[in-house]
Amino acid sequence: MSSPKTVRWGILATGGIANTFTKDLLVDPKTRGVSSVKHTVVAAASSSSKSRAEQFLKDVGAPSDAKAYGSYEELVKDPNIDIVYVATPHSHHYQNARLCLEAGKNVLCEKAFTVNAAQARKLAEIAKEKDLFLMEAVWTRYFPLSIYVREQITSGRIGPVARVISDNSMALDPENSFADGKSRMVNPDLAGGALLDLGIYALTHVFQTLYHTQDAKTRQPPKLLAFVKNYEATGAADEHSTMILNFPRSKEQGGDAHAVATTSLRVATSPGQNQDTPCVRIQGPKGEIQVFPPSFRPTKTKLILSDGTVEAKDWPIPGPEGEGHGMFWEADEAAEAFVEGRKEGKYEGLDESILIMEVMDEVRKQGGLVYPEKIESVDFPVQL
Ligand SMILES: NC(=O)C1=CN([C@@H]2O[C@H](COP(=O)(O)OP(=O)(O)OC[C@H]3O[C@@H](n4cnc5c(N)ncnc54)[C@H](OP(=O)(O)O)[C@@H]3O)[C@@H](O)[C@H]2O)C=CC1
Ligand SMILES: O=C1OC[C@@H](O)[C@H](O)[C@H]1O
Repeated sequence: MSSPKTVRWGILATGGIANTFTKDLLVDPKTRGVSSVKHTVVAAASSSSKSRAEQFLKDVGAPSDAKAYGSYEELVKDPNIDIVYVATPHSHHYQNARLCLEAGKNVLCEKAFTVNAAQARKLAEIAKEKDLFLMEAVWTRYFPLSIYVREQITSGRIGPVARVISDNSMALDPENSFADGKSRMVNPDLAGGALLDLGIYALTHVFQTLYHTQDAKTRQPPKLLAFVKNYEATGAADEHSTMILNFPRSKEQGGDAHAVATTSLRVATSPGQNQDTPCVRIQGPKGEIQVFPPSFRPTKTKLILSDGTVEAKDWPIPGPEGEGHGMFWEADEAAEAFVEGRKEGKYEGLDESILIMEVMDEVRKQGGLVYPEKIESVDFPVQL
């Protein structure tokens, strides 16, 4: 067996998820049975100050020689970085990922990939031109639980999937939690609202079951009907969005399949501590697969077949002393792709990320959700 290749990460931004992701990166891959790659953190950058980046590196337990930068521009020039993880708000993904790509860096960019499909297409175009790896960090797709769900579908366990009902909603009490309107959850300038932050997961479960599982050569984009309720306090951010999708399929594939994807930051999928209501139901003529909340970090499934079979499974997140959060699986995939010379993630390629952005563009169009023009642009000046 060959020894694991070490992949060197740079972390762009030092907020909440950058901290969680970087701690996960530093969990020994052997604890989850991965022997092909190892991760190290060689640098982090904060747009606020170098000292913030220094503190971040201390907090996450990065190697003592990891470099701290006070600007993203300095980070992307560091020759020792193999992949940059972009962890800024949605509004900034395009400009930050573009900065990395223009500087010749491979990129793993947080969800939602960009503000709109035009920006996603442009990033994919630059990555292709420069022969770089680019992947949207939809971590849930890389969970062993998600691999299992997709395998149950492709092996025909429940028959051709006829319908998927998928919700990712959290009762966040926005007027109190985000009273000043500045939080990225509700701030239009940061592309706030439920759709891009939480709705992306409702759509992830729909797409990974009804689209990704189909033959890549023949699958068709879905038709969409959507409604949006905007959050009154800040306007151009949704408090909930509801989507009905029709996935065209041939008669041999079971004919058209339907999905309902819902998201809210006002009401919860499963109120209180109750996790007994499935957040995803994948239904076929021979039975259904249920996934239990939270939709973004699920750890329980139930397969219920019409013949009375019930298979309930737990999917604990590995890692010593409960350290693991589950973000390491997407990091492993990015690192393996880098080592193998692949340019996209294997469970969600760029075409699919772009298609999901197109669906969310259409949701906003039908629902009347218009973000500020300045964050919809593809013309951000890149200064290296
Ligand atoms: N996969 C997952 O489970 C999760 C993913 N996310 C995604 O991660 C991204 C970041 O979310 P999160 O970490 O919660 O956000 P935070 O607000 O905690 O952090 C965002 C960081 O981005 C940097 N930043 C750069 N420009 C701005 C700006 N104009 N306003 C605010 N921050 C800015 C800041 O870092 P600095 O000052 O160092 O430059 C800031 O700390 C989002 O895309 C979100 O959807 C979030 C939570 C969970
Ligand atoms: O990706 C996410 O998952 C967890 C949520 O709490 C968070 O708002 C979102 O960004």
